[in-house]
Amino acid sequence: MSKRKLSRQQRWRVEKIQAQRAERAERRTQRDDTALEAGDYGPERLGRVTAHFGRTLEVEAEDEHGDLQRHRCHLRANLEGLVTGDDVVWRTASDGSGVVVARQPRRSVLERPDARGQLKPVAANIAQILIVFAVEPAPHPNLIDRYLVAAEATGITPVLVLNKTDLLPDEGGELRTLLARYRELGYHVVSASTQRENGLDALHAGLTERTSVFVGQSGVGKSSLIDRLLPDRQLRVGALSVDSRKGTHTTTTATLYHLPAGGELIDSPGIREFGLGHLEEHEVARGFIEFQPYLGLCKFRDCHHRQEPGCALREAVERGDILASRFNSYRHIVDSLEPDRSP
Ligand SMILES: Nc1nc2c(ncn2[C@@H]2O[C@H](COP(=O)(O)OP(=O)(O)OP(=O)(O)O)[C@@H](O)[C@H]2O)c(=O)[nH]1
Ligand SMILES: [Zn+2]
Repeated sequence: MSKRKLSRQQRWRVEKIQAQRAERAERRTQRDDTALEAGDYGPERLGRVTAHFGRTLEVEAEDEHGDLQRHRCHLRANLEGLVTGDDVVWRTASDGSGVVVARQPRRSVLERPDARGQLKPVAANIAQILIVFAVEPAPHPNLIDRYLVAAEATGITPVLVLNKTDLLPDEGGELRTLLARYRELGYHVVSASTQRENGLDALHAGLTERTSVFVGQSGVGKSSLIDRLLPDRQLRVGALSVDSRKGTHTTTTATLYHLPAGGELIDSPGIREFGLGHLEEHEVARGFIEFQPYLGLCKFRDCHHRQEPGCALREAVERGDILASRFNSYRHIVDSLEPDRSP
């Protein structure tokens, strides 16, 4: 069935509501700016964005006792594009609310294409991307490489997490060989099981003192891992899903959580799907880290590493310096790229 057209009356009401909303936001901003100029706000403080709802942010900062408190904050008119994880400068009003006045430089940013294909930041200041895969559903080697390429393109350190090791046959088989290969390339590989008593110890140890995100294919156990790592989160998830029924988009925005043993986790459905978006051909080659020393050494500057004579990459494969399986995986990913549609 085609989408029902709004009557003129309904359209007028929608426009009126939108106009009123914009006006309220504008008035709020003006009030904030006037108050700032009049000095009605407290001194500048440092904080970190822990959640984001439209033009309202949740900002976390230490109080005078060194305890972390979260504050609802508005944005100054000239500040756009703040995301969860951003370090900000903000000021409090006497009612405990606040206004964010500046953003600190970012150490890293995770971006995703929006509906129109424009890259938009979704989270900032992340130290590591945990790529989760599992004994079941078994990972396709190309899939792990694809995630690694996407992670390398962000400059954020990827870590491979093999979950459901309780299902691993004693000898380990192909999966152990696969993991050994990634370790040799220099990647950090951690095993986990949400079904075992001490199944998350190694993972826990790698999460303290930094901010992480979990990504990975459906069914590998990301929710189960996060639920085990954050026992208190269940309540929050319930609260958020009530909001989502009312039509707000709270569940899709990234939220920052503190892990009981230290370290932070930023999570949202959008972040979990990271790595499955668009990649550029040059990003793919750079994302295979062992290829990097050879890039730029091919006879032809625009070498696509296919049939060209004097291809440094293919020569490295022939010498055995690059694994044929990784080179084939690279080929496979490049061949699957969407053609560039830009004019
Ligand atoms: N045997 C075993 N099963 C697990 C483990 N962790 C999770 N599972 C099971 O795997 C299934 C999928 O787990 P989820 O946590 O929903 O996976 P997910 O990655 O969040 O999946 P999406 O929400 O679809 O992205 C569930 O039936 C879990 O009970 C594990 O360590 N061992
Ligand atoms: Zn080449």
